[in-house]
Amino acid sequence: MEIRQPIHSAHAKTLDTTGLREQFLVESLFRADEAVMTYSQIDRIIVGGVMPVTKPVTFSPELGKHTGTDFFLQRRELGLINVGGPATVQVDNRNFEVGAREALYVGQGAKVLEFRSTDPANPAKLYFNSAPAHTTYPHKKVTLAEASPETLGDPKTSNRRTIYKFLVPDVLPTCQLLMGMTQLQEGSLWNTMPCHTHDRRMEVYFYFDMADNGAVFHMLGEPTETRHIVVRNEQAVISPSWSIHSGVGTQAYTFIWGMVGENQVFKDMDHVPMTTLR
Ligand SMILES: O=C(O)C(=O)C[C@H](O)C(=O)CO
Ligand SMILES: [Zn+2]
Repeated sequence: MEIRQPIHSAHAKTLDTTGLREQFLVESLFRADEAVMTYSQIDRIIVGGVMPVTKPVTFSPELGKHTGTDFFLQRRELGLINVGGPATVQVDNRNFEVGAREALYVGQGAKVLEFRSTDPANPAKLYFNSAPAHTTYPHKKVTLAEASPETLGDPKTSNRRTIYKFLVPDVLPTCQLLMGMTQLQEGSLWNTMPCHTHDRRMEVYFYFDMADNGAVFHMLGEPTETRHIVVRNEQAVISPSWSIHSGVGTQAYTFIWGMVGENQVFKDMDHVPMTTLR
């Protein structure tokens, strides 16, 4: 498991391209038959991907050495969204069928976690976020139809997009984790512009649905000290609470956002006036 330390905004603004990428970009999330994880000490979120191809992938009890617990989810909750082919996810003695663009919430305390692809030729890609948890809420699959959708933006400003809120209080209870997926309409390129920060929550963006030669220029930094990172298909960016998180692509794309921190109020954002940005 790769560890990322927290970062102060004053340090971040001194970084060059390599430094920004080392601090904020998660370059690789899917490797065949493996669980790949990055542990950010910002609110202790774990960002990962599981891609079972030739055999099931299991979260072994040894993962607990990274969290100082007997097993991985002893004091954590986990949410995943499938961006690949259909999967079966075993959680203790239950099996959940998780299709493309469906989510699964796994509550604190689940000991057995095993992931299988239905078709090795079309493997599942299970992108997940996990956060410290204080109590157990029921495991639950959430379909796209159950996610609470909101369409925002305008083709005139190239930011028409639909936000599917999978793991939010209107859909199910979680301790702190919020997750959803934002899909840009064809011809729209901008996400989250006008932009915002939320000092009370950190966020992770995972970009996908992109051509191999496509790119998203992800904007980060304090509103008056913006920087960018060039993000490729199926890469993620860690966004500290003090940072904006916005992007513009070379074509339409989709991204998954996950948030943890002080509250679960999606609209709790500090909106940044366009004229403030530097
Ligand atoms: O398209 C958007 O706007 C978003 O998806 C915004 C994110 O969900 C977000 O930043 C929530 O705080
Ligand atoms: Zn945000």
